[in-house]
Amino acid sequence: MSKRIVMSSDHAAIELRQAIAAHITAKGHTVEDIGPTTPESTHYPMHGEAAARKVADGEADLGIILCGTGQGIMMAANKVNGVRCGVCMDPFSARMIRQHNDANILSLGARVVGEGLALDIVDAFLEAEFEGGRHATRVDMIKAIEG
Ligand SMILES: O=C[C@H](O)[C@H](O)[C@H](O)COP(=O)(O)O
Repeated sequence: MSKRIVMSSDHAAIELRQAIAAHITAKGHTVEDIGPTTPESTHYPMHGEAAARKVADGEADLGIILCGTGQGIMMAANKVNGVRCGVCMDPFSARMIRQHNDANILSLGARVVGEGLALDIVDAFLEAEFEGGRHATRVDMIKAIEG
């Protein structure tokens, strides 16, 4: 099913972000790529927050964010209420964070995974759906922790 995907990164992941945007656009998804587009050093928290707010506000169904490791931008995104973001380095984890954790943002490390693996991870994330049931109970417990 076609989804609205917001994307952002820091300077470490511009090329991979753009490759992923092209890949998922070709698959029929609508991509809002909020940059940055120039290679100057920048700061991942603001880019993670910007994408996370669009997901939390319902402007996007899902997000894909990137930095060098995927870790810092994930930490920033997870500070936004309503966001559940995980770093994935393999397709299995990417599928499971949708099916079990109802993750709404995927984070990737452009200095960790190559383009081929990254595209497989993205496909797994976008093709999976939340299973609900016992997992909904647990996700509700995560939501209850939010301030
Ligand atoms: O979690 C942080 C990310 O991996 C950043 O992409 C990284 O810290 C940026 O490092 P640098 O400023 O040395 O390019």
